[in-house]
Formats: sequence, structure tokens, C-alpha cells
Amino acid sequence: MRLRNVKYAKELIHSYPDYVVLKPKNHKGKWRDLFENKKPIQVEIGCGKGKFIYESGLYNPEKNFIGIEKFDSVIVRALEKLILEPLDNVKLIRFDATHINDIFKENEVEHLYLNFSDPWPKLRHSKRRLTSPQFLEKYHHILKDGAIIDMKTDNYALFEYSLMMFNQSDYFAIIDVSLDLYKDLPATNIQTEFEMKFVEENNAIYYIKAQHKGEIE
Ligand SMILES: C[S@@+](CC[C@H](N)C(=O)[O-])C[C@H]1O[C@@H](n2cnc3c(N)ncnc32)[C@H](O)[C@@H]1O
Repeated sequence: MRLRNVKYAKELIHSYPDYVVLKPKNHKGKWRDLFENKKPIQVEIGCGKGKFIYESGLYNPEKNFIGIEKFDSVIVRALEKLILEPLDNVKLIRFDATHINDIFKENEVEHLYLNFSDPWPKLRHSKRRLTSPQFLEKYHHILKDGAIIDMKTDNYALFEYSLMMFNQSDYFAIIDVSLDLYKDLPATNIQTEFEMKFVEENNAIYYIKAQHKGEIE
């Protein structure tokens, strides 16, 4: 059954509050209680239709995964995956990550994934890029010391911009960069929906791994 209709998507989302957390602000600082375990929290912003977050949960049962997506009509496809084959270490949040500090407390997140984020090419929209200084400041508050940000993109301009923003930030150090992730693909790589498409089209996948430095002396 395909769930394309927005009204239907909303209804489905509200029918599965164990999978799509409806009031994420209520769980700030208490996400592990919701998962009922002490496993570390990994977050993907812009999880889209959920392939990456679902498979990450499937192959890494020792970790908790939270996918954040701002559109009902998209996140419902991630929800379908969970309905078909439930996983107790994956939760979804329908939320605009601009307000991510409202849903996670200091040090609550151990790993952040930014997969094929929207490039927002116009300068006047640059604050919306998920690696803008405004977002990096927000991540600084929720990430543990030593936490990792993994970023993949097919967009060279966003890659270049993100490198510059990480380099200029007091909070992050770049620890790995690739101009062609598929030349040296880690065995643990999990493809996203967009990644599958770009790889099929032989597009380069640019990659940045940055580490949270923690409190600055
Ligand atoms: C280009 S898609 C990539 C989807 C998926 N990560 C993948 O690689 O297949 C970007 C997704 O990020 C979502 N997104 C963009 N900005 C967001 C934000 N501020 N908060 C939550 N989701 C966001 C969009 O709605 C879209 O579904």
C-alpha cells in the first residue's frame, strides 16, 4: 500500500506514536528513557524516506537512532519501513531541525549524520544550510565532547562551504575528507535513497567527517 496522501500520512503518523514521537520537546534530556536503555544516541537530520536511519538501526543494535524530517509526506515513508519490520532502537521525529536545541540537551547526542542535505544555493538562504555557523553552534550544544558529524553530499558547492564552516568553527575539527567516497568506501557505509541514485548516475560523493572539540579552554 502506498501512502502518498498528506491527510493519510498525518493520520498514520498519529497512529504510531511509538515510532514517530509526536511531542519531541517532552523528551529533551530523556531520550534514553524513551528507548528504555542506556545506548548512545545517533541522529540523522533530514532523514527523508528513512533508508539510512532504518538500516543503521538494523545493523547497529547496540545504538539508538533518531531520524528527524520536516515533512509528513516524506517521513511517512520511513514510518512504513518501521511498521513493516519494527525496530526498537529507531525513532522518528517530524520536526524542523532549526529548533534542534529544543529537543536535545547538552551532551545528549553522540553522532550526527547529514546526508545529502538541501544545498540552499542562494546566499540569502545560507543560514538554512545544515552546516551554517548557526547550525554548528546548535550542534555544539547538543553533541558530546568527541562526538562525530558525518556529512555526505553530491553538491560540490555545499561541500566546499561546509569545509570552510567547519574550519572556521571553534567547536569542530575536520578529521577526514573525501572528494570521492566510493574510491575508498568504508565497509560500514550505508547508502541513503539519494546516495543510491547519485551512485547509479556516477556522481561523485563528497564526504566530511568532523569531530566535536568540546569546551574551548
Ligand atoms: C535531499 S533530501 C535527502 C534525504 C536523505 N537524507 C537521503 O540522503 O536520501 C533532504 C531532506 O532533508 C529534509 N530537511 C531539510 N532541512 C531540514 C530541517 N531543517 N529539518 C528537518 N528536515 C530537513 C528535507 O525535507 C528532505 O527530506
